[in-house]
Amino acid sequence: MIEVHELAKHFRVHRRPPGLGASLRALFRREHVTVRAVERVSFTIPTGEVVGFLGPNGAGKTTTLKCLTGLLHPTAGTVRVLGHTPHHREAAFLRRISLVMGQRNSLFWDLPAADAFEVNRAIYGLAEGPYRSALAELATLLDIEALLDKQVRVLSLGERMRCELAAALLHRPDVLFLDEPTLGLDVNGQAAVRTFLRDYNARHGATVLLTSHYMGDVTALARRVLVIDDGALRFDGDLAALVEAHSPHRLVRVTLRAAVPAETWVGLGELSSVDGAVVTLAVPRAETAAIAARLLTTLPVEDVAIEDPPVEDIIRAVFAHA
Ligand SMILES: Nc1ncnc2c1ncn2[C@@H]1O[C@H](COP(=O)(O)OP(=O)(O)OP(=O)(O)O)[C@@H](O)[C@H]1O
Repeated sequence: MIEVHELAKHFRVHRRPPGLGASLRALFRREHVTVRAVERVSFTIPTGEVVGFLGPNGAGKTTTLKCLTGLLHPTAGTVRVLGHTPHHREAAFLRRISLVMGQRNSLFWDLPAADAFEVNRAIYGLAEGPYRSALAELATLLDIEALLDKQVRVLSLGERMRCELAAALLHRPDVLFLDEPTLGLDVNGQAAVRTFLRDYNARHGATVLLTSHYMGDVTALARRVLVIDDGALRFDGDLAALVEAHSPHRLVRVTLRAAVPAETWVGLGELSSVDGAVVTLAVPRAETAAIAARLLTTLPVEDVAIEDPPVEDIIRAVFAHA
């Protein structure tokens, strides 16, 4: 159970004016500004629910996750996770949560993954039996058996991310915070992480709060989303309702084998981008299949992919309508 009430986090930062003279003067008279990263955010997540946490860059997602895991002390408001106050950082709390940040590396680079896991085992004081069974389960689910003896630094990004997830879950946390867990992964890597997270949630009933820029992650895993912008919570509810209401289009990305005249695209949707042989059309949601079929039968098409617009675009549409 996660309970957040009127959470605020402000940062006081030193303002550096442009120009050498102004910078020198600022050495003696420091000016500060307050960054309101999170402002009066409230929500509750019941045990076992998977919730997507969306918002544009700088919206306050990571700051919120840091407050929920106790890495930051809230400026105001209250946060309770599993009945604990996160910033007290009690051992009993830390043993039951995990924070995975896609852009951070928590494993020791020079160690083989198996040894890096042993470090986590020591940190969490896991007994041999539960550790072995958690490792065996995670190694199978994440398909990392063959990687365990390899040095972390030689792993590919996707392989390393799967090892990071294993390391973060060896102590079987009840609450999992994921900040961009599929960042930079290719399509297969993203799919592997999503499938794993879904299985893990189904097996252990873990509560999951997940941020991602890939709409696919969020649609695959979460029914409910929280949308934050400029530090404030703008939406808390059903993802499908949010997408339907604010993203009437899907993107059809066509890779051509040969050039086609520009007028080909007239009536097929809105031309969103042309990058060499790759053309992206924004088409009405309900007509996606029909238009993709028409493209395949009438044009020299090598490949067609259908996607939802990036989360950022949907979020922007949400705020354009607000
Ligand atoms: N330690 C800090 N000191 C000063 N300002 C900070 C600090 N951490 C975050 N901020 C500011 O707070 C705001 C929210 O940042 P945060 O990292 O939470 O956003 P985010 O939603 O996670 O963005 P992104 O999707 O780009 O990771 C930003 O304006 C950021 O510059």
